[in-house]
Amino acid sequence: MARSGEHMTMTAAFAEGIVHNFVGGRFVEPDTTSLFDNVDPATGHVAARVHEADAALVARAVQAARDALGGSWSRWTTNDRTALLRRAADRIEERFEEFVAAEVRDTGKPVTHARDVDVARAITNLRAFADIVGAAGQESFLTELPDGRRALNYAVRKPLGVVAVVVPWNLPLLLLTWKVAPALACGNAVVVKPSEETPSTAALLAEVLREVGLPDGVYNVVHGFGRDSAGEFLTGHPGIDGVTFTGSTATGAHVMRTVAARVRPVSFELGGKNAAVVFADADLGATLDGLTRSIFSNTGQVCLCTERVYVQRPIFDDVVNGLAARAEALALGDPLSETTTTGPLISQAHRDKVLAYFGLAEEAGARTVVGGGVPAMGPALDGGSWIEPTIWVGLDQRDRVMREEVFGPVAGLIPFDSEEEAIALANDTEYGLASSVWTSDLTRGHRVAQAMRVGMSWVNTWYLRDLRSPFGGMGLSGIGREGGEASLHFYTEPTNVCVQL
Ligand SMILES: NC(=O)c1ccc[n+]([C@@H]2O[C@H](COP(=O)([O-])OP(=O)(O)OC[C@H]3O[C@@H](n4cnc5c(N)ncnc54)[C@H](O)[C@@H]3O)[C@@H](O)[C@H]2O)c1
Ligand SMILES: O=C/C=C/C=C(\O)C(=O)O
Repeated sequence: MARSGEHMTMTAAFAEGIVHNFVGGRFVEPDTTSLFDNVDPATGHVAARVHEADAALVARAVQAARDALGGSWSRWTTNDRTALLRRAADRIEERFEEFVAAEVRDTGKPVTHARDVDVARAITNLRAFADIVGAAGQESFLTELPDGRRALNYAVRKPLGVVAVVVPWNLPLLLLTWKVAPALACGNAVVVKPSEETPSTAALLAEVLREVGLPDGVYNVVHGFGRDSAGEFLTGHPGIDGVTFTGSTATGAHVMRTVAARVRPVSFELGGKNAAVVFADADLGATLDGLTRSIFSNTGQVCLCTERVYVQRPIFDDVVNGLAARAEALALGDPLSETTTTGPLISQAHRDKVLAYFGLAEEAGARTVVGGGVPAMGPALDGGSWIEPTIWVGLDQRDRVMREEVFGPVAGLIPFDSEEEAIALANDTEYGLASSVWTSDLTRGHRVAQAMRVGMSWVNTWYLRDLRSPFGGMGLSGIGREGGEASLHFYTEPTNVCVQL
Protein backbone atom coordinates (compact mmCIF):
# COMPACT_ATOMS: atom_id res chain seq x y z
CA MET A 1 0.00 0.00 0.00
CA ALA A 2 1.39 3.45 -0.92
CA ARG A 3 2.72 5.53 1.95
CA SER A 4 0.92 8.88 2.31
CA GLY A 5 2.02 11.32 -0.37
CA GLU A 6 3.49 8.56 -2.54
CA HIS A 7 1.24 7.24 -5.32
CA MET A 8 1.69 3.53 -5.91
CA THR A 9 1.43 2.78 -9.62
CA MET A 10 -0.02 -0.48 -10.88
CA THR A 11 -0.10 -2.10 -14.27
CA ALA A 12 -3.76 -3.07 -14.45
CA ALA A 13 -7.21 -1.73 -13.76
CA PHE A 14 -8.09 -4.48 -11.28
CA ALA A 15 -4.78 -5.13 -9.47
CA GLU A 16 -5.33 -6.95 -6.13
CA GLY A 17 -9.11 -7.15 -6.62
CA ILE A 18 -9.38 -3.38 -6.46
CA VAL A 19 -10.68 -1.13 -9.25
CA HIS A 20 -8.11 1.64 -9.57
CA ASN A 21 -8.05 5.27 -10.60
CA PHE A 22 -6.13 6.14 -13.75
CA VAL A 23 -4.19 9.42 -13.77
CA GLY A 24 -1.41 10.61 -16.08
CA GLY A 25 -1.21 7.28 -17.89
CA ARG A 26 -0.93 5.11 -14.75
CA PHE A 27 -3.21 3.26 -12.34
CA VAL A 28 -2.63 4.97 -9.03
CA GLU A 29 -3.81 5.00 -5.44
CA PRO A 30 -5.01 8.22 -3.77
CA ASP A 31 -3.18 9.63 -0.74
CA THR A 32 -6.10 8.89 1.54
CA THR A 33 -7.07 5.24 1.24
CA SER A 34 -10.81 5.03 1.05
CA LEU A 35 -12.27 1.90 -0.49
CA PHE A 36 -15.92 1.31 -1.33
CA ASP A 37 -17.69 -1.89 -2.33
CA ASN A 38 -18.48 -2.82 -5.92
CA VAL A 39 -21.60 -4.97 -5.47
CA ASP A 40 -22.87 -7.50 -8.02
CA PRO A 41 -26.58 -6.53 -8.31
CA ALA A 42 -27.58 -10.07 -9.32
CA THR A 43 -26.38 -11.65 -6.08
CA GLY A 44 -25.81 -8.78 -3.67
CA HIS A 45 -22.26 -10.05 -3.13
CA VAL A 46 -19.24 -7.70 -3.03
CA ALA A 47 -17.48 -8.38 -6.33
CA ALA A 48 -14.56 -5.99 -5.86
CA ARG A 49 -13.43 -2.91 -3.92
CA VAL A 50 -12.92 0.50 -5.50
CA HIS A 51 -10.44 3.23 -4.58
CA GLU A 52 -12.34 6.48 -4.03
CA ALA A 53 -10.38 9.39 -5.47
CA ASP A 54 -9.86 12.22 -2.99
CA ALA A 55 -9.84 15.89 -3.96
CA ALA A 56 -6.06 15.82 -4.33
CA LEU A 57 -6.17 12.95 -6.83
CA VAL A 58 -8.97 14.63 -8.80
CA ALA A 59 -6.84 17.77 -8.95
CA ARG A 60 -3.88 15.67 -10.17
CA ALA A 61 -6.09 14.22 -12.88
CA VAL A 62 -7.21 17.65 -14.06
CA GLN A 63 -3.59 18.83 -14.09
CA ALA A 64 -2.51 15.72 -16.00
CA ALA A 65 -5.18 16.49 -18.60
CA ARG A 66 -4.06 20.12 -18.80
CA ASP A 67 -0.44 19.04 -19.20
CA ALA A 68 -1.42 16.57 -21.93
CA LEU A 69 -3.16 19.34 -23.89
CA GLY A 70 0.09 21.29 -23.87
CA GLY A 71 2.16 18.24 -24.76
CA SER A 72 2.47 16.00 -27.80
CA TRP A 73 -1.31 15.48 -27.98
CA SER A 74 -1.73 19.02 -29.31
CA ARG A 75 0.41 18.08 -32.32
CA TRP A 76 -1.67 15.03 -33.25
CA THR A 77 -3.65 15.59 -36.46
CA THR A 78 -7.32 14.71 -36.85
CA ASN A 79 -6.23 11.68 -38.85
CA ASP A 80 -3.87 10.61 -36.04
CA ARG A 81 -6.67 10.92 -33.46
CA THR A 82 -9.32 9.15 -35.52
CA ALA A 83 -6.87 6.37 -36.36
CA LEU A 84 -6.32 5.91 -32.61
CA LEU A 85 -10.08 5.59 -32.07
CA ARG A 86 -10.19 2.84 -34.68
CA ARG A 87 -7.28 1.03 -33.00
CA ALA A 88 -9.13 1.28 -29.68
CA ALA A 89 -12.28 -0.16 -31.26
CA ASP A 90 -10.26 -3.05 -32.68
CA ARG A 91 -8.61 -3.66 -29.29
CA ILE A 92 -11.95 -3.72 -27.46
CA GLU A 93 -13.08 -6.25 -30.07
CA GLU A 94 -10.04 -8.39 -29.17
CA ARG A 95 -10.84 -8.05 -25.43
CA PHE A 96 -14.60 -8.21 -26.04
CA GLU A 97 -15.49 -10.89 -23.47
CA GLU A 98 -13.42 -9.14 -20.78
CA PHE A 99 -15.49 -6.00 -21.25
CA VAL A 100 -18.72 -8.00 -21.31
CA ALA A 101 -17.82 -9.80 -18.09
CA ALA A 102 -16.91 -6.54 -16.34
CA GLU A 103 -20.17 -4.88 -17.45
CA VAL A 104 -22.27 -7.87 -16.32
CA ARG A 105 -20.50 -8.00 -12.95
CA ASP A 106 -21.11 -4.28 -12.34
CA THR A 107 -24.72 -4.11 -13.55
CA GLY A 108 -26.22 -7.61 -13.32
CA LYS A 109 -27.56 -7.16 -16.84
CA PRO A 110 -27.95 -10.24 -19.04
CA VAL A 111 -24.79 -11.20 -20.92
CA THR A 112 -26.75 -10.96 -24.18
CA HIS A 113 -27.54 -7.28 -23.51
CA ALA A 114 -23.97 -6.51 -22.46
CA ARG A 115 -22.71 -8.12 -25.68
CA ASP A 116 -25.30 -6.90 -28.20
CA VAL A 117 -25.89 -3.42 -26.80
CA ASP A 118 -23.30 -2.16 -24.34
CA VAL A 119 -19.96 -3.39 -25.71
CA ALA A 120 -21.01 -3.63 -29.35
CA ARG A 121 -22.26 -0.03 -29.30
CA ALA A 122 -19.08 1.16 -27.59
CA ILE A 123 -17.10 -0.19 -30.54
CA THR A 124 -19.57 1.41 -32.92
CA ASN A 125 -19.33 4.74 -31.07
CA LEU A 126 -15.54 4.81 -31.50
CA ARG A 127 -15.71 3.99 -35.20
CA ALA A 128 -18.67 6.30 -35.90
CA PHE A 129 -16.96 9.33 -34.40
CA ALA A 130 -13.73 8.50 -36.19
CA ASP A 131 -15.82 8.74 -39.40
CA ILE A 132 -17.83 11.81 -38.37
CA VAL A 133 -14.94 13.91 -37.09
CA GLY A 134 -12.59 12.63 -39.79
CA ALA A 135 -14.98 13.75 -42.51
CA ALA A 136 -16.10 17.04 -40.93
CA GLY A 137 -15.33 20.22 -42.88
CA GLN A 138 -14.98 23.73 -41.54
CA GLU A 139 -17.61 26.41 -42.08
CA SER A 140 -16.47 29.13 -44.56
CA PHE A 141 -18.14 31.95 -46.53
CA LEU A 142 -17.08 34.21 -49.37
CA THR A 143 -18.40 37.60 -48.27
CA GLU A 144 -19.43 40.18 -50.87
CA LEU A 145 -20.56 43.53 -49.41
CA PRO A 146 -22.74 46.13 -51.19
CA ASP A 147 -19.81 48.59 -51.15
CA GLY A 148 -17.78 46.17 -53.23
CA ARG A 149 -15.54 44.87 -50.46
CA ARG A 150 -15.00 41.11 -50.43
CA ALA A 151 -13.75 38.85 -47.68
CA LEU A 152 -13.23 35.22 -46.78
CA ASN A 153 -14.79 34.10 -43.50
CA TYR A 154 -13.78 30.70 -42.19
CA ALA A 155 -14.08 28.98 -38.80
CA VAL A 156 -11.22 27.05 -37.26
CA ARG A 157 -12.45 24.53 -34.67
CA LYS A 158 -10.16 23.99 -31.69
CA PRO A 159 -10.60 21.56 -28.77
CA LEU A 160 -12.80 22.75 -25.90
CA GLY A 161 -9.90 21.76 -23.59
CA VAL A 162 -10.15 19.65 -20.41
CA VAL A 163 -13.59 18.04 -20.39
CA ALA A 164 -15.22 16.52 -17.29
CA VAL A 165 -17.13 13.40 -18.32
CA VAL A 166 -19.64 12.27 -15.67
CA VAL A 167 -21.71 9.23 -16.58
CA PRO A 168 -24.41 6.96 -15.05
CA TRP A 169 -24.63 3.24 -14.30
CA ASN A 170 -27.24 1.98 -16.75
CA LEU A 171 -25.21 1.72 -19.96
CA PRO A 172 -21.74 2.38 -18.56
CA LEU A 173 -19.37 1.76 -21.50
CA LEU A 174 -21.90 2.79 -24.16
CA LEU A 175 -22.52 6.19 -22.59
CA LEU A 176 -18.86 6.70 -21.67
CA THR A 177 -17.62 6.11 -25.24
CA TRP A 178 -20.55 8.16 -26.60
CA LYS A 179 -18.78 11.11 -24.98
CA VAL A 180 -15.11 10.16 -24.91
CA ALA A 181 -14.93 9.19 -28.61
CA PRO A 182 -15.90 12.62 -30.00
CA ALA A 183 -14.06 14.42 -27.19
CA LEU A 184 -10.76 12.69 -28.09
CA ALA A 185 -11.40 12.87 -31.85
CA CYS A 186 -11.67 16.64 -31.47
CA GLY A 187 -8.37 16.84 -29.55
CA ASN A 188 -9.63 17.30 -25.98
CA ALA A 189 -8.29 15.69 -22.83
CA VAL A 190 -10.82 14.13 -20.46
CA VAL A 191 -11.27 13.32 -16.79
CA VAL A 192 -13.95 10.65 -16.43
CA LYS A 193 -16.01 10.04 -13.30
CA PRO A 194 -17.93 6.81 -13.86
CA SER A 195 -20.85 5.93 -11.64
CA GLU A 196 -19.90 4.51 -8.24
CA GLU A 197 -22.08 1.55 -9.20
CA THR A 198 -20.17 0.73 -12.39
CA PRO A 199 -16.45 1.58 -12.24
CA SER A 200 -15.00 -1.33 -14.15
CA THR A 201 -15.27 -0.71 -17.88
CA ALA A 202 -14.07 2.89 -17.55
CA ALA A 203 -10.90 1.49 -15.96
CA LEU A 204 -10.58 -1.24 -18.62
CA LEU A 205 -10.93 1.42 -21.33
CA ALA A 206 -7.92 3.16 -19.79
CA GLU A 207 -5.86 0.01 -20.35
CA VAL A 208 -6.97 -0.18 -23.98
CA LEU A 209 -6.31 3.50 -24.74
CA ARG A 210 -2.83 3.20 -23.23
CA GLU A 211 -2.21 0.01 -25.26
CA VAL A 212 -3.10 1.75 -28.53
CA GLY A 213 -0.80 4.69 -27.87
CA LEU A 214 -2.87 7.46 -26.31
CA PRO A 215 -0.45 9.93 -24.67
CA ASP A 216 -0.39 9.97 -20.85
CA GLY A 217 -2.92 12.33 -19.28
CA VAL A 218 -5.32 12.53 -22.23
CA TYR A 219 -7.72 10.03 -20.61
CA ASN A 220 -8.04 9.93 -16.82
CA VAL A 221 -10.49 8.08 -14.54
CA VAL A 222 -11.40 9.09 -10.98
CA HIS A 223 -13.77 6.92 -9.00
CA GLY A 224 -16.19 8.00 -6.32
CA PHE A 225 -19.58 9.45 -5.62
CA GLY A 226 -21.26 12.76 -6.32
CA ARG A 227 -21.58 15.36 -3.62
CA ASP A 228 -18.51 15.91 -1.45
CA SER A 229 -16.76 13.27 -3.52
CA ALA A 230 -15.02 12.80 -6.85
CA GLY A 231 -18.00 13.92 -8.94
CA GLU A 232 -18.28 17.29 -7.28
CA PHE A 233 -14.49 17.71 -6.87
CA LEU A 234 -14.26 17.27 -10.63
CA THR A 235 -17.14 19.45 -11.86
CA GLY A 236 -16.21 22.11 -9.34
CA HIS A 237 -12.54 22.19 -10.33
CA PRO A 238 -11.45 25.52 -11.88
CA GLY A 239 -9.30 23.65 -14.41
CA ILE A 240 -12.34 22.18 -16.17
CA ASP A 241 -13.26 23.78 -19.52
CA GLY A 242 -16.61 22.02 -19.92
CA VAL A 243 -18.83 19.28 -18.50
CA THR A 244 -20.64 16.55 -20.36
CA PHE A 245 -23.04 14.84 -17.99
CA THR A 246 -25.53 12.03 -18.30
CA GLY A 247 -27.65 11.22 -15.31
CA SER A 248 -30.70 12.28 -13.36
CA THR A 249 -32.34 15.66 -13.78
CA ALA A 250 -31.76 16.51 -10.11
CA THR A 251 -28.04 15.89 -10.41
CA GLY A 252 -27.90 17.81 -13.67
CA ALA A 253 -29.37 20.84 -11.92
CA HIS A 254 -26.74 20.52 -9.20
CA VAL A 255 -23.91 20.24 -11.72
CA MET A 256 -25.27 23.31 -13.50
CA ARG A 257 -25.11 25.31 -10.26
CA THR A 258 -21.57 24.03 -9.63
CA VAL A 259 -20.21 25.28 -12.97
CA ALA A 260 -22.42 28.38 -13.24
CA ALA A 261 -19.96 30.70 -11.48
CA ARG A 262 -17.34 29.90 -14.12
CA VAL A 263 -19.85 29.90 -16.99
CA ARG A 264 -18.55 26.58 -18.30
CA PRO A 265 -20.42 24.91 -21.22
CA VAL A 266 -22.52 21.88 -20.29
CA SER A 267 -24.02 19.06 -22.29
CA PHE A 268 -26.79 17.37 -20.31
CA GLU A 269 -28.53 14.09 -21.11
CA LEU A 270 -30.99 13.75 -18.24
CA GLY A 271 -34.10 11.88 -17.19
CA GLY A 272 -37.26 11.12 -19.11
CA LYS A 273 -40.90 10.08 -18.73
CA ASN A 274 -41.34 8.74 -22.21
CA ALA A 275 -44.70 8.06 -23.86
CA ALA A 276 -45.83 5.60 -26.52
CA VAL A 277 -48.98 6.37 -28.54
CA VAL A 278 -50.68 3.33 -30.06
CA PHE A 279 -53.40 3.83 -32.69
CA ALA A 280 -56.06 1.23 -33.43
CA ASP A 281 -54.64 0.62 -36.94
CA ALA A 282 -51.20 -0.38 -35.58
CA ASP A 283 -49.77 -3.79 -36.46
CA LEU A 284 -50.65 -5.36 -33.10
CA GLY A 285 -47.99 -8.09 -32.95
CA ALA A 286 -45.12 -5.86 -34.06
CA THR A 287 -46.32 -3.09 -31.77
CA LEU A 288 -46.49 -5.38 -28.75
CA ASP A 289 -42.99 -6.66 -29.48
CA GLY A 290 -41.68 -3.10 -29.89
CA LEU A 291 -43.44 -1.85 -26.76
CA THR A 292 -42.08 -4.78 -24.74
CA ARG A 293 -38.53 -3.83 -25.74
CA SER A 294 -39.19 -0.16 -25.03
CA ILE A 295 -40.60 -0.84 -21.53
CA PHE A 296 -38.48 -3.76 -20.26
CA SER A 297 -35.05 -3.46 -21.97
CA ASN A 298 -32.23 -3.33 -19.42
CA THR A 299 -34.93 -3.87 -16.77
CA GLY A 300 -36.42 -0.50 -17.71
CA GLN A 301 -33.16 1.23 -16.80
CA VAL A 302 -32.72 3.15 -20.03
CA CYS A 303 -33.49 6.88 -20.14
CA LEU A 304 -35.38 6.27 -23.39
CA CYS A 305 -37.62 3.54 -21.95
CA THR A 306 -41.39 3.91 -22.17
CA GLU A 307 -43.23 4.33 -18.85
CA ARG A 308 -46.48 5.81 -20.26
CA VAL A 309 -48.52 4.01 -22.94
CA TYR A 310 -51.57 5.69 -24.50
CA VAL A 311 -53.74 3.27 -26.48
CA GLN A 312 -56.64 4.07 -28.79
CA ARG A 313 -59.73 2.68 -27.03
CA PRO A 314 -60.80 -0.07 -29.52
CA ILE A 315 -57.56 -2.02 -28.94
CA PHE A 316 -56.87 -1.06 -25.32
CA ASP A 317 -57.67 -4.49 -23.87
CA ASP A 318 -55.69 -6.27 -26.61
CA VAL A 319 -52.61 -4.18 -25.82
CA VAL A 320 -53.01 -4.64 -22.05
CA ASN A 321 -53.36 -8.40 -22.38
CA GLY A 322 -50.60 -8.68 -24.99
CA LEU A 323 -48.12 -6.70 -22.90
CA ALA A 324 -49.02 -8.64 -19.75
CA ALA A 325 -48.37 -11.93 -21.53
CA ARG A 326 -45.02 -10.70 -22.81
CA ALA A 327 -44.04 -9.36 -19.38
CA GLU A 328 -44.82 -12.73 -17.81
CA ALA A 329 -42.71 -14.44 -20.49
CA LEU A 330 -39.58 -12.42 -19.60
CA ALA A 331 -36.84 -14.68 -18.23
CA LEU A 332 -35.40 -13.24 -14.99
CA GLY A 333 -32.34 -15.20 -13.94
CA ASP A 334 -28.59 -15.68 -13.92
CA PRO A 335 -27.15 -12.82 -16.02
CA LEU A 336 -24.56 -15.19 -17.45
CA SER A 337 -27.20 -17.49 -18.91
CA GLU A 338 -27.84 -17.04 -22.63
CA THR A 339 -31.59 -17.50 -22.03
CA THR A 340 -31.93 -14.73 -19.44
CA THR A 341 -33.74 -11.68 -20.83
CA THR A 342 -34.02 -9.56 -17.69
CA GLY A 343 -31.60 -8.80 -14.88
CA PRO A 344 -32.01 -7.06 -11.52
CA LEU A 345 -32.16 -3.36 -10.83
CA ILE A 346 -28.78 -1.76 -10.18
CA SER A 347 -29.00 -1.72 -6.39
CA GLN A 348 -31.16 -2.36 -3.32
CA ALA A 349 -31.48 1.42 -2.92
CA HIS A 350 -32.81 1.80 -6.45
CA ARG A 351 -35.16 -1.15 -5.90
CA ASP A 352 -36.52 0.54 -2.77
CA LYS A 353 -37.20 3.64 -4.90
CA VAL A 354 -39.03 1.59 -7.54
CA LEU A 355 -40.99 -0.34 -4.87
CA ALA A 356 -42.07 3.01 -3.40
CA TYR A 357 -43.64 3.81 -6.77
CA PHE A 358 -45.40 0.42 -6.64
CA GLY A 359 -46.95 1.64 -3.40
CA LEU A 360 -47.93 4.97 -4.94
CA ALA A 361 -49.60 3.19 -7.86
CA GLU A 362 -51.63 1.09 -5.43
CA GLU A 363 -52.60 4.18 -3.40
CA ALA A 364 -53.70 5.85 -6.63
CA GLY A 365 -56.07 2.97 -7.29
CA ALA A 366 -54.14 1.32 -10.11
CA ARG A 367 -54.89 -2.25 -11.07
CA THR A 368 -51.64 -4.22 -11.30
CA VAL A 369 -52.17 -6.40 -14.36
CA VAL A 370 -48.86 -8.22 -13.96
CA GLY A 371 -45.94 -7.94 -11.54
CA GLY A 372 -46.04 -5.51 -8.65
CA GLY A 373 -43.64 -7.27 -6.33
CA VAL A 374 -40.28 -8.92 -5.70
CA PRO A 375 -39.74 -12.31 -7.39
CA ALA A 376 -38.39 -15.33 -5.56
CA MET A 377 -35.10 -16.08 -7.37
CA GLY A 378 -33.77 -18.96 -5.33
CA PRO A 379 -30.79 -19.11 -2.94
CA ALA A 380 -28.11 -18.10 -5.47
CA LEU A 381 -29.85 -14.88 -6.52
CA ASP A 382 -32.23 -13.91 -3.72
CA GLY A 383 -29.62 -11.48 -2.42
CA GLY A 384 -29.86 -9.45 -5.65
CA SER A 385 -32.03 -6.39 -6.28
CA TRP A 386 -34.66 -8.19 -8.36
CA ILE A 387 -38.07 -6.84 -9.22
CA GLU A 388 -41.09 -8.04 -11.19
CA PRO A 389 -41.81 -6.45 -14.57
CA THR A 390 -45.05 -4.55 -13.96
CA ILE A 391 -47.99 -3.22 -15.97
CA TRP A 392 -50.65 -0.92 -14.48
CA VAL A 393 -54.07 0.22 -15.71
CA GLY A 394 -56.59 2.47 -13.98
CA LEU A 395 -54.09 5.26 -13.34
CA ASP A 396 -54.83 8.91 -14.00
CA GLN A 397 -52.60 11.28 -15.95
CA ARG A 398 -52.07 13.28 -12.75
CA ASP A 399 -50.83 10.37 -10.64
CA ARG A 400 -47.15 10.61 -9.62
CA VAL A 401 -46.40 7.26 -11.24
CA MET A 402 -47.50 8.78 -14.55
CA ARG A 403 -45.47 11.98 -14.05
CA GLU A 404 -42.22 11.02 -12.35
CA GLU A 405 -39.43 8.87 -13.78
CA VAL A 406 -39.45 5.45 -12.07
CA PHE A 407 -36.49 4.07 -14.06
CA GLY A 408 -37.64 0.46 -13.72
CA PRO A 409 -39.52 -2.23 -15.72
CA VAL A 410 -42.90 -0.52 -15.42
CA ALA A 411 -45.56 1.14 -17.56
CA GLY A 412 -48.99 2.66 -16.95
CA LEU A 413 -51.55 2.30 -19.77
CA ILE A 414 -54.31 4.87 -20.40
CA PRO A 415 -56.90 4.75 -23.26
CA PHE A 416 -57.57 7.67 -25.62
CA ASP A 417 -60.07 8.37 -28.42
CA SER A 418 -58.76 11.11 -30.73
CA GLU A 419 -55.32 11.93 -32.16
CA GLU A 420 -55.50 15.39 -30.57
CA GLU A 421 -56.20 13.84 -27.15
CA ALA A 422 -53.25 11.43 -27.55
CA ILE A 423 -50.83 14.22 -28.43
CA ALA A 424 -52.03 16.30 -25.49
CA LEU A 425 -51.59 13.37 -23.08
CA ALA A 426 -48.12 12.48 -24.39
CA ASN A 427 -46.94 16.10 -24.21
CA ASP A 428 -48.39 16.62 -20.73
CA THR A 429 -44.99 16.27 -19.01
CA GLU A 430 -42.09 18.49 -17.94
CA TYR A 431 -39.69 16.02 -19.52
CA GLY A 432 -38.98 15.91 -23.24
CA LEU A 433 -36.62 13.06 -24.12
CA ALA A 434 -38.25 10.40 -26.34
CA SER A 435 -41.54 9.05 -27.67
CA SER A 436 -42.82 6.36 -29.99
CA VAL A 437 -45.89 6.32 -32.27
CA TRP A 438 -47.41 3.07 -33.54
CA THR A 439 -49.74 3.26 -36.56
CA SER A 440 -50.11 1.83 -40.07
CA ASP A 441 -50.93 5.31 -41.40
CA LEU A 442 -47.45 6.77 -41.97
CA THR A 443 -48.85 10.23 -42.79
CA ARG A 444 -50.29 10.21 -39.30
CA GLY A 445 -47.07 8.73 -37.97
CA HIS A 446 -45.02 11.65 -39.30
CA ARG A 447 -47.62 14.18 -38.09
CA VAL A 448 -47.86 12.82 -34.55
CA ALA A 449 -44.11 12.19 -34.20
CA GLN A 450 -43.41 15.81 -35.18
CA ALA A 451 -46.02 17.04 -32.69
CA MET A 452 -44.19 15.40 -29.79
CA ARG A 453 -42.15 17.82 -27.61
CA VAL A 454 -39.18 15.45 -27.34
CA GLY A 455 -35.62 15.13 -28.58
CA MET A 456 -36.18 11.75 -30.25
CA SER A 457 -39.47 10.54 -31.74
CA TRP A 458 -39.70 7.03 -33.19
CA VAL A 459 -42.45 5.69 -35.51
CA ASN A 460 -43.17 1.92 -35.48
CA THR A 461 -39.85 1.24 -33.81
CA TRP A 462 -37.84 2.09 -30.70
CA TYR A 463 -34.18 2.80 -30.02
CA LEU A 464 -33.21 2.49 -33.66
CA ARG A 465 -30.16 4.76 -33.73
CA ASP A 466 -28.25 6.69 -36.39
CA LEU A 467 -25.26 8.13 -34.56
CA ARG A 468 -25.10 11.06 -36.99
CA SER A 469 -28.47 12.33 -35.76
CA PRO A 470 -28.86 14.79 -32.87
CA PHE A 471 -29.51 12.93 -29.58
CA GLY A 472 -30.81 14.58 -26.43
CA GLY A 473 -33.82 16.06 -24.71
CA MET A 474 -35.69 19.25 -23.90
CA GLY A 475 -37.33 20.49 -20.71
CA LEU A 476 -36.19 18.47 -17.70
CA SER A 477 -34.55 15.95 -20.07
CA GLY A 478 -31.49 17.96 -20.85
CA ILE A 479 -29.53 20.72 -22.49
CA GLY A 480 -27.88 20.39 -25.89
CA ARG A 481 -27.50 17.47 -28.26
CA GLU A 482 -24.76 14.91 -28.86
CA GLY A 483 -24.29 12.79 -31.95
CA GLY A 484 -23.02 13.68 -35.42
CA GLU A 485 -22.18 17.36 -35.90
CA ALA A 486 -23.78 18.16 -32.51
CA SER A 487 -20.91 16.39 -30.76
CA LEU A 488 -18.37 18.22 -32.94
CA HIS A 489 -19.95 21.53 -31.96
CA PHE A 490 -19.91 20.75 -28.23
CA TYR A 491 -16.37 19.38 -28.06
CA THR A 492 -14.80 22.24 -30.04
CA GLU A 493 -14.62 26.03 -29.86
CA PRO A 494 -14.71 27.73 -33.29
CA THR A 495 -12.65 30.81 -34.05
CA ASN A 496 -14.06 32.67 -37.05
CA VAL A 497 -11.35 34.29 -39.13
CA CYS A 498 -12.27 37.09 -41.57
CA VAL A 499 -9.72 38.06 -44.21
CA GLN A 500 -10.43 41.03 -46.48
CA LEU A 501 -9.63 40.06 -50.08
N1 LIG B 1 -30.71 11.22 -21.16
C1 LIG B 1 -29.86 10.20 -21.20
O1 LIG B 1 -29.20 9.93 -22.23
C2 LIG B 1 -29.66 9.35 -19.97
C3 LIG B 1 -28.92 8.18 -20.11
C4 LIG B 1 -28.76 7.37 -18.97
C5 LIG B 1 -29.29 7.72 -17.73
N2 LIG B 1 -29.99 8.86 -17.64
C6 LIG B 1 -30.59 9.25 -16.36
O2 LIG B 1 -29.69 8.95 -15.28
C7 LIG B 1 -30.44 8.55 -14.13
C8 LIG B 1 -29.93 7.23 -13.63
O3 LIG B 1 -28.52 7.28 -13.53
P1 LIG B 1 -27.81 7.64 -12.14
O4 LIG B 1 -28.63 7.15 -11.00
O5 LIG B 1 -26.37 7.24 -12.21
O6 LIG B 1 -27.88 9.22 -12.15
P2 LIG B 1 -27.21 10.18 -11.06
O7 LIG B 1 -27.59 11.53 -11.48
O8 LIG B 1 -27.49 9.74 -9.70
O9 LIG B 1 -25.62 9.97 -11.27
C9 LIG B 1 -25.04 10.17 -12.52
C10 LIG B 1 -23.56 10.44 -12.31
O10 LIG B 1 -23.42 11.68 -11.65
C11 LIG B 1 -22.61 11.54 -10.50
N3 LIG B 1 -23.05 12.55 -9.54
C12 LIG B 1 -24.06 12.46 -8.64
N4 LIG B 1 -24.20 13.62 -7.96
C13 LIG B 1 -23.24 14.47 -8.45
C14 LIG B 1 -22.84 15.81 -8.16
N5 LIG B 1 -23.48 16.52 -7.23
N6 LIG B 1 -21.80 16.35 -8.85
C15 LIG B 1 -21.16 15.63 -9.82
N7 LIG B 1 -21.49 14.35 -10.14
C16 LIG B 1 -22.51 13.78 -9.46
C17 LIG B 1 -22.84 10.12 -10.07
O11 LIG B 1 -21.81 9.66 -9.23
C18 LIG B 1 -22.87 9.41 -11.41
O12 LIG B 1 -21.56 9.19 -11.88
C19 LIG B 1 -31.88 8.45 -14.59
O13 LIG B 1 -32.56 9.65 -14.25
C20 LIG B 1 -31.79 8.37 -16.11
O14 LIG B 1 -32.92 8.88 -16.76
C21 LIG B 1 -30.19 9.70 -18.73
O1 LIG C 1 -30.18 5.51 -20.96
C1 LIG C 1 -30.08 6.27 -21.92
C2 LIG C 1 -29.57 5.85 -23.19
C3 LIG C 1 -28.88 6.68 -23.98
C4 LIG C 1 -28.45 6.21 -25.23
C5 LIG C 1 -27.61 6.93 -26.04
O2 LIG C 1 -27.01 8.03 -25.61
C6 LIG C 1 -27.35 6.50 -27.41
O3 LIG C 1 -27.98 5.53 -27.88
O4 LIG C 1 -26.50 7.16 -28.06
